[in-house]
Amino acid sequence: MLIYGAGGHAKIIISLLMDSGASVKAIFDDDPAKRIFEGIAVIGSYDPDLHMNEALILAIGDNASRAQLAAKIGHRFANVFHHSSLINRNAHFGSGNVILHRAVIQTDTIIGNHCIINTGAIVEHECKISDFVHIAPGSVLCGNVTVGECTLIGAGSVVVPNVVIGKNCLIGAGSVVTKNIPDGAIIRGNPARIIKQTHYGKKNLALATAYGRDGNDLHSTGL
Ligand SMILES: CC(=O)SCCNC(=O)CCNC(=O)[C@H](O)C(C)(C)COP(=O)(O)OP(=O)(O)OC[C@H]1O[C@@H](n2cnc3c(N)ncnc32)[C@H](O)[C@@H]1OP(=O)(O)O
Repeated sequence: MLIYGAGGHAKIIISLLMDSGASVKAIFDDDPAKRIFEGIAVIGSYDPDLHMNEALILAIGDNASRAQLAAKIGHRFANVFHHSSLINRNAHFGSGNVILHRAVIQTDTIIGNHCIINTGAIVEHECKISDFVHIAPGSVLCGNVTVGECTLIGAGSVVVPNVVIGKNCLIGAGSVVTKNIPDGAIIRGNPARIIKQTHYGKKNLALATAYGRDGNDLHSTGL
């Protein structure tokens, strides 16, 4: 397995892989100062010709960064599941997803590509989770919830049944989401209210990677 990223999220994925007996051949990271990470060689920026037969996982917590990088990767992507996760046999996955400790994914749920279903998160029946979504630790998505591309469901949040959350949204930690949420909204609270409406929801996914630029500082909002 190849890992892209050498931060906190990568640490969790590497320990998961090692605990399950998988070997990590190399780590890519764009920071030239990183040489060794978790005892494994960091070999610099992405090289499509290296270990071409290995699968790669984008081990980066930031959704927009994963979206930006995914388009540049030539390796095939793997799904990574912790052995304690409970995955219904009728759940469906794309590739590049990371399902962490004690996460639960229920029947007829569809998970796209490069999503993170973090520690102890519950995704109930018939949910539809688009690409590059992060369901943070301890969150609960009730039945038939839809989550759009690149949205973060903050830690410990609850989304009630049948709600549709747009793309590029940021759901604050501990939110209780009771109504549909438009693209690009930042919300928090119980019941959750919009605290900021960004313009990113109106742009395509590539432009969504501009998070953090032109004065719209999503990186400083607790991510
Ligand atoms: C493994 C992992 O770690 S996965 C991590 C996943 N990440 C998360 O779950 C974090 C999600 N992000 C958040 O919850 C953020 O706090 C946000 C986006 C809701 C708000 O960020 P900011 O706009 O930067 O808020 P800021 O920190 O400036 O706080 C502004 C006010 O909102 C309050 N506030 C911040 N976050 C929340 C929240 N989730 N719910 C309720 N109130 C909040 C602050 O206490 C502060 O209140 P005050 O004005 O009375 O002092």
